[in-house]
Amino acid sequence: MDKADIGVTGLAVMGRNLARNFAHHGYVVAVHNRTEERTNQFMDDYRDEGSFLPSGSVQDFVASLNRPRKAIIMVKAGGPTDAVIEELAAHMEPGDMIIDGGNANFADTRRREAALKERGLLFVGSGISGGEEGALNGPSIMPGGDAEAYKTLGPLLEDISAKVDGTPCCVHVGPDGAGHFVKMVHNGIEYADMQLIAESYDLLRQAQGLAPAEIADVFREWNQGELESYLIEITAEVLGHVDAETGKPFVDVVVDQAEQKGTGRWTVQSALDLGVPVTGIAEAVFSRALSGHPEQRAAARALAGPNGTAAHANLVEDVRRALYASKIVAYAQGFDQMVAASEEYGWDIDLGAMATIWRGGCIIRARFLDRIREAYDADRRLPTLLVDPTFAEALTAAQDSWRRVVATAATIGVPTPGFSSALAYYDALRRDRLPASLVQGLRDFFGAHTYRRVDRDGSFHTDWSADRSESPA
Ligand SMILES: NC(=O)C1=CN([C@@H]2O[C@H](COP(=O)(O)OP(=O)(O)OC[C@H]3O[C@@H](n4cnc5c(N)ncnc54)[C@H](OP(=O)(O)O)[C@@H]3O)[C@@H](O)[C@H]2O)C=CC1
Ligand SMILES: O=C(CO)[C@H](O)[C@H](O)COP(=O)(O)O
Repeated sequence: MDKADIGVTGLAVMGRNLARNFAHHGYVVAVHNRTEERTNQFMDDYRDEGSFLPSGSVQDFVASLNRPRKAIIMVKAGGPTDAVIEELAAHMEPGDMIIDGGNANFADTRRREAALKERGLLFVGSGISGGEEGALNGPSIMPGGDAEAYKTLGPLLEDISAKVDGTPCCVHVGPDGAGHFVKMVHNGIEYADMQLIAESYDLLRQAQGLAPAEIADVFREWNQGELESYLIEITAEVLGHVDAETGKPFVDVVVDQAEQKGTGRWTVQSALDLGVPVTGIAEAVFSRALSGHPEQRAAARALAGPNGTAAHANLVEDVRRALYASKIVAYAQGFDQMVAASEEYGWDIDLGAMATIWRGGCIIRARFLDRIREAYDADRRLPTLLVDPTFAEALTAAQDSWRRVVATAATIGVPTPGFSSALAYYDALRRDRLPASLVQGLRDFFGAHTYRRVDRDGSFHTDWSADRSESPA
């Protein structure tokens, strides 16, 4: 048989489905896994689906690839990825390509890209989203790295990616770590979106007294309108599911402690460094963290506060509108973070293109992303998505509902950090004057940190401990 067009090493959930996807598109695919049994199992299960070249060693795997070699790594992020890169690089030649499709930290990707460049190898850090089903039938792909590498690699990735209106959900994002950065923000938004969905469910159950199956129907209906998205669709599925063993709603037999692998946390860490307020993502990360402290929660259970239901007319429609408004805020913040990183690292990320490639294949795919794409098509330098006329109108329409939902939740003691922080962000952003002026005054008082004045240029300090005279700093 000919040599392979592309190779995949790491044949767990993502890698094996990606390899099959390439094969389904007519490519000859080299496959390898650290533990050879997994490669053998892969061949037993899928050999009839296409042309695969299995290898038991990294050396044979590399040797089975056509030049310039293209090897995709789909293994655990961190140390394992470094180990596999080192093994591959040892057998590769200048011009060959290593593609990391795992959820790597973008800082690692920048380091790896620079190191491999010195050895004449091209390194592509690529976000791949869509889980098991997406990897097999068409994921959203976010490749970064050298534009030259994309010329050779891009057509293959575009071929296997999801398509929306005939457009591939794959585009070259930018140099070095840009692809993994964008995937990280995608996951951060995924966290925020799921948190808002979870708060909506909680309110409908606690405040309105609806059963999970009834809430599933509400989500099914919501999925027909502006909230239409994969996450809303699968929320209806999960809420409607009944545990076969107990006959109880599935959500009632699952331990209420949300886990995380790290991409949401990385998003917030990066946002802190960049100075971008991604409050929706941060609240989602912290809500998962809070849920994971059962002893603290048990100790606090007897604390005072209402745990009641609410007489709230049209709560279901109010929650739908609050969810949409809060979702707009969460996405606006995520896009702001991409703008800041693009400037900081010189990536020149095309925001409209990011919205385009997230329309299909990935976990946050949604009708809504078409509107984001249109917003950036209309104005590439939009200061915030919130001021795009379509979104500004949606936020106006949601106003009263959004405020009623947050007020009701606070009154009856249902925590809605996502809804509340989104509304607070919205109100802060539109304020003429913020109390930050007082913060500046306090900083100058205790630490002579200086402040700027509204009426003239320069920095100033007031001599707080003496005659309170002001002098230029
Ligand atoms: N699962 C998902 O839905 C998604 C996952 N991702 C990312 O894709 C990547 C793959 O994910 P997934 O398929 O879930 O697999 P896992 O993250 O569970 O990783 C398992 C794979 O990593 C290999 N591996 C682990 N340690 C090493 C090592 N030191 N050297 C060589 N290989 C090693 C395993 O080999 P062995 O069989 O020998 O143990 C196995 O092939 C991850 O980075 C993940 O974050 C991205 C999007 C979605
Ligand atoms: O990358 C993904 C989808 O795009 C994964 O599903 C994501 O890593 C899940 O993250 P976590 O386990 O932290 O919730």
